[in-house]
Amino acid sequence: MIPVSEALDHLLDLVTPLEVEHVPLAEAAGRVLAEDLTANRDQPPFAASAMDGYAVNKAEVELHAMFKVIGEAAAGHGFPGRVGAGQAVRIFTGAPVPEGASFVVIQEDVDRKGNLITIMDQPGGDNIRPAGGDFKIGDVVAAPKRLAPADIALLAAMNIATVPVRRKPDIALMSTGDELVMPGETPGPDQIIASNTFGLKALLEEIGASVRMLPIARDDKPALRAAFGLADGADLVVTIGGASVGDHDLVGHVAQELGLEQSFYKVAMRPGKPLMGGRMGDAAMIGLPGNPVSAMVCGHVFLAPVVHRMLGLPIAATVKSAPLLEPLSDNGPRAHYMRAILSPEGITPCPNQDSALLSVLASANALLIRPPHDTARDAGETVEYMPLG
Ligand SMILES: Nc1nc2c(c(=O)[nH]1)N[C@H]1C(S)=C(S)[C@@H](COP(=O)(O)OP(=O)(O)OC[C@H]3O[C@@H](n4cnc5c(N)ncnc54)[C@H](O)[C@@H]3O)O[C@H]1N2
Ligand code: MOO
Repeated sequence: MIPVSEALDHLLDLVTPLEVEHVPLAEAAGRVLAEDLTANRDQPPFAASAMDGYAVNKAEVELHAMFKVIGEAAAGHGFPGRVGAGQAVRIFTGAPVPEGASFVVIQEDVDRKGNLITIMDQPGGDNIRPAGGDFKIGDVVAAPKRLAPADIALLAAMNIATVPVRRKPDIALMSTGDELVMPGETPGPDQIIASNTFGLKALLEEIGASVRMLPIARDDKPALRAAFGLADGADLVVTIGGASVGDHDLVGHVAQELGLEQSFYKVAMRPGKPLMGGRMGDAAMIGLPGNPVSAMVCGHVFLAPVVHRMLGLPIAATVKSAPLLEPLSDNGPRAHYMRAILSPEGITPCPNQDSALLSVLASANALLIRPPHDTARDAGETVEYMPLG
């Protein structure tokens, strides 16, 4: 058994950032920006009115001042002339502020009679957005960055129609086991429903991978060989189950027959001990334990950083700390990733830590991390955790 950090290093060594592809802006949300993008225009490109009102010279603005309205400036249609002394231009939000004007009096502060306006209330600010006030030529959106909706809007405003992003990692997910059927099918008396593939697909897609769910492989060598064949072309093949030491745990054997260069097998963690990793031809291979919570915890602890590496993102340390709300007895030789509830007051481990209990995992919002051989802890002591979701 190797420590978690060593296993993670091995897994990260199996992958590199994927190549860059160019996608239309409308398809770039959630993708990872691969190259810095630079604005080649100012926004706004001209001083623009922030309100509907009248554009005048700031020096002339005072209570009861009167102006003659000489024209109109609307968004998309500026006023071509110049605003002189005692003159105003009717202006609307988003319109270019005409030459000679340096202040927009909002229409609520004005009384208009024909072409004459009088300022009736003391105006506040100038209501002008300066040219380049949002961004200027040369401003950079720095890579790497997962593009959020606001980033997409910013890139659109910068007139960037095509975006360089990392290719999505192609991940083949394979559940193994005679006991498994797909959700919606009718299980036999000794069967259960495959859940891990669905949970892991959701987890991986949420962080930017493209996931292929392979058909469930039965617990025999021909079925497993056939399933590995279907994973052809994937960047990463993830198997679930069949990883332990039982007579029907054949994943490692078959993978090795097919050329797996195993970098490690078994990690000092709970749940997740029978984890394996290696390289199969051009693909990375990660064998997850079958217990549903083990597979999901390994998804958070190992698969997510591997996907981040393929997307060129920093491998962020998501470990935080919080006060413990209940005492804990000493820990064994494996790091324990305990399902836990984080609240504003602190963190409480869930009472039942059996690695088969998806209902407990679904009720948890954090994994409380206990190092190997951690001594007993009192309530109030600070412990580390990984947030979930
Ligand atoms: N003698 C020993 N037995 C076990 C050990 C050990 O060290 N010595 N390790 C235990 C630990 S820890 C784990 S974790 C499990 C992992 O076993 P496998 O990876 O071989 O998983 P399976 O035996 O195939 O399945 C375990 C469990 O999970 C269910 N399962 C499997 N795949 C799915 C799926 N896709 N969706 C839902 N549920 C799934 C399966 O039905 C079993 O109940 O081994 C311990 N044993
Ligand atoms: O490591 Mo197993 O994953 O403890 O249940």
